[in-house]
Amino acid sequence: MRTVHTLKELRAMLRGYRQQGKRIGLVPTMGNLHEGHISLVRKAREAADIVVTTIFVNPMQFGVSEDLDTYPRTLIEDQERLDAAGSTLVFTPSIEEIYPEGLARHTRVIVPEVSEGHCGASRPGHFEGVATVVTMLFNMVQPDIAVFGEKDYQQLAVIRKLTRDLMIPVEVIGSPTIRDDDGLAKSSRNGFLTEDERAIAPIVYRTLKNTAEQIQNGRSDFVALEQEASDALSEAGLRPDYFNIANSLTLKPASADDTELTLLVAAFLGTTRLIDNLSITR
Ligand SMILES: Nc1ncnc2c1ncn2[C@@H]1O[C@H](COP(=O)(O)OP(=O)(O)OP(=O)(O)O)[C@@H](O)[C@H]1O
Ligand SMILES: CC(C)(CO)[C@@H](O)C(=O)[O-]
Ligand code: BAL
Repeated sequence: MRTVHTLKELRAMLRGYRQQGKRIGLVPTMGNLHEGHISLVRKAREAADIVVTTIFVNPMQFGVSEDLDTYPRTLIEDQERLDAAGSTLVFTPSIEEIYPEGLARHTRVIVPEVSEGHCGASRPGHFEGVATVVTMLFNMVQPDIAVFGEKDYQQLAVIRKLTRDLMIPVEVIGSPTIRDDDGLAKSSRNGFLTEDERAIAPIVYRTLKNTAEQIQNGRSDFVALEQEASDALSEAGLRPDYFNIANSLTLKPASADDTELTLLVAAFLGTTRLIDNLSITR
């Protein structure tokens, strides 16, 4: 497995693979890799001959008071895990390589509607940053397929829409959320949790499942259900950012006759912001 830092090196490597007729898969990440990321690499391996994993902590998607500076950076361990999982190439550019004229002067990609609400409401500019860097990664790697986790459900919806709207010839593949045995979705930010917080954290997924069960049992008073779920999280010691029941496709608030629903949650545990979601058909 090779690691490259510049677009020039990346393009030189990819040119060779393309000439050999290889199918190229892309797995964008911010590093500090865990089994969730590795599952994306494995999925990409199934659908492509060559897997390019990118590791870039993208400053454009972080708000001013967010954890850009403390975001865990573990390149050596990440390289070992990627090699073992069958990644062919790691692209880990510097900030200057991606934003040579600085963030303020860089062209941005804005994805309307699905970017609004949920994390889009709590993290202004976040999805603009994600959409911009993912569009650039698509242009830099020009993959046949790209794999993203369903754990970041709204992000996946944003990426599907920008790919369609900008007619980018990439097949976007969603991959299921990998969890610890107690249900907590794996996330790089779980490493920030204290032992006590880690013991409480599974309540997030339990609350999603409990709410989903009540919907499956016939409840459609979604606003009340959202409030009850938020209260359950607060009682357990979290600070809910949102608990929303949405139409799975539009991500707008669910109406009583919607059949495909997604429950989305974000909550702070101490200073760590956890997100998760659960989709159901009724
Ligand atoms: N538990 C998981 N299962 C499946 N995919 C995941 C999981 N966690 C992250 N991913 C996916 O991995 C890709 C890279 O995500 P990222 O590097 O932000 O990891 P993360 O663990 O979600 O970190 P963060 O703590 O920043 O949310 C995204 O497509 C994301 O959806
Ligand atoms: C898709 C992504 C790599 C873009 O920076 C990031 O948002 C992430 O890790 O989910
Ligand atoms: N996994 C989403 C990246 C972020 O929180 O910025």
